[in-house]
Amino acid sequence: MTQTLTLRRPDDMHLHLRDGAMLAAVLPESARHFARAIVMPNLVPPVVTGAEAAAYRDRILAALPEGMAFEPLMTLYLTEATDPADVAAAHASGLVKAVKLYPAGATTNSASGVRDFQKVRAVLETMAEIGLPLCVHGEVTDPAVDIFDREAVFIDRVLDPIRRATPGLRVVMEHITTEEGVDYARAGGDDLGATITTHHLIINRNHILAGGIRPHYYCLPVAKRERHRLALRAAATSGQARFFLGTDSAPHPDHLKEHACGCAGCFTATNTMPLLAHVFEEEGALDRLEAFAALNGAAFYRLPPNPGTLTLMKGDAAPFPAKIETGAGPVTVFDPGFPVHWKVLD
Ligand SMILES: NC(=O)N[C@@H](CC(=O)O)C(=O)O
Ligand SMILES: [Zn+2]
Ligand SMILES: [Zn+2]
Repeated sequence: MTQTLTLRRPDDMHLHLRDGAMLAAVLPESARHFARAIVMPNLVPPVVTGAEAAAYRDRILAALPEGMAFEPLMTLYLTEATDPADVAAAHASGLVKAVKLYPAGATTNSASGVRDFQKVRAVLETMAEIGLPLCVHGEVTDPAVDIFDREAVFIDRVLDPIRRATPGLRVVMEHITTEEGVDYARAGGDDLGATITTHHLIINRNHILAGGIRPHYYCLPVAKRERHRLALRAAATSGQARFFLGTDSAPHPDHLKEHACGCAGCFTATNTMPLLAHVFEEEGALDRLEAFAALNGAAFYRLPPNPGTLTLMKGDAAPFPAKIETGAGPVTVFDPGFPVHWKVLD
């Protein structure tokens, strides 16, 4: 039996497009299904200034294949030296939609991130005044804190104090992975949003470690216990405006994932929409997929929903490529470990 589902064209509110050969290879994978994406600034070196964001945006648009439409929503990488006036100008011109906070050392390419939060107070105050959202990688970097607790501890030690000290600051808790994250987001007001990835709706920590170590399931924040995955599923499928899709699709070439010290990141741009249809169907919430993937994120960023639509069809198992080729080496596409019967119609 076939079934179809049509929704507004979705947006990916947390995406790593990288640069150069990798950008050229992964951009079409997102542009095929998504109209817009919040593009992460953790390049090497990072995208810190408005001028750097403008140049990166031009490189993205230059890499877009003929005939494809895609709008990159640019972000700035917050450093202790970020100039509030530059941030305000980049926002006023319409170029920049968010500023990204990486605690120094928390994740891939975060060495230039923030160590001393006092040093970014002036930027945060400017952002609160102008309504520019702060996207937060919410993990503490204290080596004494267990990696599975780093998100929950970050909420108590860092996020909540920042929000209390900066009334009006709009915050997106990026890629939440815990029940504590879900609860904190739910309790916040309209100034608080939270992105949820595709893979955290599908895997728990056993998928990474049971029966052999699976580097392609390793990402940050690391997947947690099953009860956390279930809390994320409940949040994503709730339809609540607070929760929206940010795939965190984060390509790394296979030789750096399958490595003695493998990189963090799951590449999900290629098959996110079929996987989400599968998950939402399992949860009896197919009618809420549009809110999660196409409406709630746009509303948080004060953007109109996309005019176009995307249609998914359920039928025979629809395989997707195991890898995509890139000029930087092959990149493995996230494997959910079950057959997927949904596909996106062209
Ligand atoms: N999520 C990841 O595991 N990796 C991201 C960085 C990030 O979003 O933390 C990357 O850039 O590779
Ligand atoms: Zn992150
Ligand atoms: Zn990310």
